[in-house]
Amino acid sequence: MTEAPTPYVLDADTMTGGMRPIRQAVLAIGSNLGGRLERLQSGVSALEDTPEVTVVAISSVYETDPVGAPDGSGKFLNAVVLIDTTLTVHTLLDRALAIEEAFGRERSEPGAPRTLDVDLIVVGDRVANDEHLVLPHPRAHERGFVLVPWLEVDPEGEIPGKGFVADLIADVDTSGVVKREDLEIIL
Ligand SMILES: Nc1ncnc2c1ncn2[C@@H]1O[C@H](COP(=O)(O)OP(=O)(O)OP(=O)(O)O)[C@@H](O)[C@H]1O
Ligand SMILES: Nc1nc2c(c(=O)[nH]1)N=C(CO)CN2
Repeated sequence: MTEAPTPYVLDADTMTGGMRPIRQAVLAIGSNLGGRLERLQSGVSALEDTPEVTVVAISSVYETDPVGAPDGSGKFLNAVVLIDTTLTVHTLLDRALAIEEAFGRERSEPGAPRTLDVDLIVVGDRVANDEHLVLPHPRAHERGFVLVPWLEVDPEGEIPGKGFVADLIADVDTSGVVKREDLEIIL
């Protein structure tokens, strides 16, 4: 008896000859606890140390009023990082969460202070909507602490379905987003 042939399923990687396509992703990082700049620096260094990730640009560091955080939360330091990556979106999320963990995230309730937060804002033109990942990030378009640093490093940035960063920013209160000229994240 002849055996049935093994099904051969074409997936995205097979169709690209086994090479995963490079995607450009926009990541937002923030910290409002402890050595805030050191946390952001450690996060970016850990991203760059990821073999499938190349850091393309890092924004200035912005000090920002907490948005939607409990009363008494301290100001955040925020920045946006542009990367090229061959990771799938869920693997990139896993990497972001692992970096948060590595730098000792201490969270008691949603919005509570955290040592390092790494959010995926957009990843190429990928759309996701499952229990682990929503892409584009569903609140990015209304957050000055994301849009201001993003515009700085990517003047043509766009949130698919929402619009260009340069246009979205006009409808957002950016008064609590202040560039810290004295601080810098380096590669
Ligand atoms: N685009 C995304 N980027 C990062 N995490 C996401 C994204 N979409 C969904 N998540 C999920 O959100 C979880 C983190 O939730 P958390 O309560 O820390 O949100 P937050 O960072 O405090 O708030 P916000 O989502 O408003 O930025 C992660 O475990 C992850 O599974
Ligand atoms: N200013 C500021 N506010 C926030 C931030 C943040 O990074 N910066 N992150 C939040 C949850 O991800 C909630 N609120």
